[in-house]
Amino acid sequence: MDSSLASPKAAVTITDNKAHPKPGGAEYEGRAMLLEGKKVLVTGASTGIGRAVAIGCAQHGADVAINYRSDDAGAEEAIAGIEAAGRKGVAIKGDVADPAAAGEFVAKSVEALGGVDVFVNNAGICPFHAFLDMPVETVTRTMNVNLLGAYFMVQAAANQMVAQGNGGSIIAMSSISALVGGEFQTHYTPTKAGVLSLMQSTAIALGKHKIRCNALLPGTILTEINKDDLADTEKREYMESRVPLGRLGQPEDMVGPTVFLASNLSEYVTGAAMLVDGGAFVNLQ
Ligand SMILES: NC(=O)C1=CN([C@@H]2O[C@H](COP(=O)(O)OP(=O)(O)OC[C@H]3O[C@@H](n4cnc5c(N)ncnc54)[C@H](OP(=O)(O)O)[C@@H]3O)[C@@H](O)[C@H]2O)C=CC1
Ligand SMILES: C[C@H](O)[C@@H]1OC(=O)[C@H](O)[C@@H]1O
Repeated sequence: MDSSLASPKAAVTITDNKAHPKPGGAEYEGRAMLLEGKKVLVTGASTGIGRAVAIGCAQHGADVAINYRSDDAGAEEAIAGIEAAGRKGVAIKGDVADPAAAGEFVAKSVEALGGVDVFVNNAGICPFHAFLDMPVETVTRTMNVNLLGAYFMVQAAANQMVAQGNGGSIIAMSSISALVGGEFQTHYTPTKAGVLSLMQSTAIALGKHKIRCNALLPGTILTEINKDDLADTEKREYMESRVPLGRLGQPEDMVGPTVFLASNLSEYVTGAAMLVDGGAFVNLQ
């Protein structure tokens, strides 16, 4: 395959993660503003995929509210990125595992931005651990953050969209791990399958309100969540070798697929699942 097809900048090789262009660079100038005037909410956006998506949506014309749990400095950087794109940004701190945080995030976002058009459920954790001696607290925390947190956040956002009466787009960050297992992720992969299933059922429940619900299934994206796991060079090289496009993902790789599902370009897409994994899932032999 011609490596230039993998990125908006022809000179960038697909094997060089550092050289992968970020939204906002010169190579993005002149593109259509697909989210002009939209109000986007993103959970777990103080770093990683959430932060890249929040800034990327702003660069496509959206005002953005972010949720995060603890990283104040990271949240500030996210807001700075949103504002650098000339859009309004607001950060609202809260633990998605607390069902009360959902209503609070949506209400404060509406207060700041004036409504919700797009909701990205992204917050998640993956504390790697072996199965046989998995601590109960690790299982319950992972389920509470990744799955129940998603449930109540999506419900709160959907109620706001229904009240507004203009439809909307809900996007959940599921994972390739919704489809395949992981030895040290027995508590995590069921949550990602659950989030995918949640989007399928909410697509049905909310279709009558013109609210679309879709799942993104990232492969391995280099973030804090897997920094320690991939510090093992042998494992990292093995994971890279599984990817037909020749590299692991960067958080910015999730921006285009998110913007597409958030925008009117995907107005007849609901209940769908999109792998964003460089081809890793289909790479059997
Ligand atoms: N990276 C990858 O390879 C893949 C990631 N995913 C999914 O993408 C999503 C984002 O992952 P990624 O960017 O890698 O992770 P990071 O660890 O880089 O970032 C996680 C974000 O979620 C926030 N967060 C964590 N727990 C909570 C909580 N209880 N309440 C509110 N916010 C919280 C963190 O905020 P703070 O730091 O402020 O606490 C942080 O902003 C997750 O759902 C993950 O499962 C899916 C497939 C692959
Ligand atoms: C945290 C992992 O590296 C990451 O999370 C996922 O959902 C992917 O499948 C990767 O395993």
